[in-house]
Amino acid sequence: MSVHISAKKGEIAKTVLMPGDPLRAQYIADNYLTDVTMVSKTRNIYYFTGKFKGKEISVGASGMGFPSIGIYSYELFTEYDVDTIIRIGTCGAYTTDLQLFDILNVDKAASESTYAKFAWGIEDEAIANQGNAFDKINETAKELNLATKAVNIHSSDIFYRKDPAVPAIAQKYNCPAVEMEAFALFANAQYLGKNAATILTVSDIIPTREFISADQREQALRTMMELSLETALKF
Ligand SMILES: O=P(O)(O)O[C@H]1O[C@H](CO)[C@@H](O)[C@H]1O
Ligand SMILES: O=c1cc[nH]c(=O)[nH]1
Repeated sequence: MSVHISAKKGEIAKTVLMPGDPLRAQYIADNYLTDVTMVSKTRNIYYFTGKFKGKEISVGASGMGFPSIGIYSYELFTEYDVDTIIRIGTCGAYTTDLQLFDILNVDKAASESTYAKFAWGIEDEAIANQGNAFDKINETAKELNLATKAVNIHSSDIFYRKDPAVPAIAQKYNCPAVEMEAFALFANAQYLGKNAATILTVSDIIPTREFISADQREQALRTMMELSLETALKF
């Protein structure tokens, strides 16, 4: 049991799939895993452990933003001996070069956030995915004949802002899309020497205000869920 996760030691697998939304974690547990146990529901941030094609995998939410994923990923890495976390999230595209439902495998997360600096003394504005999870995602996507794009993304503290221009840091690091957690996940993994990757589905095109509707969303995210589950078999 850690401060924010009530699972007992040994109840969480070495590989954790981590959506932002607890209901997305529940959807994966209900639709893809067998022999499933809910191992934590502290603060309604659900964690489940079960089997996918015979391999033990856990799935649990990060919540939204750096403070939240910072807490969950740190406790999973340090108190539950988790080796690999694959975040599976949604993102907004800054450009019409991306389309709704595109799947991105994140190379680096660039951020204005001071999270990495004040947590671990990491001064970099852009932090790379950690370990071999990124490569395994690319390999798995190829095997599944799935088109994915390897890109840098902007990890932001901000969802709503007054200035519609693409933020300077996103321009500096060629980030075609924005989300809110990968930078802190990669910082924690870098400091602790763990594996971390982020797969994102484009859910909004910011310049045109197109977005995936609530009823399309569940089906739309299935491809990313399946890619992460198949990748998890390789650890
Ligand atoms: O779909 P998730 O994983 O929550 O990710 C994105 O969605 C949330 C904002 O709506 C932020 O957490 C952002 O990073
Ligand atoms: O962080 C996010 C996630 C989805 N869509 C956005 O515009 N921003």
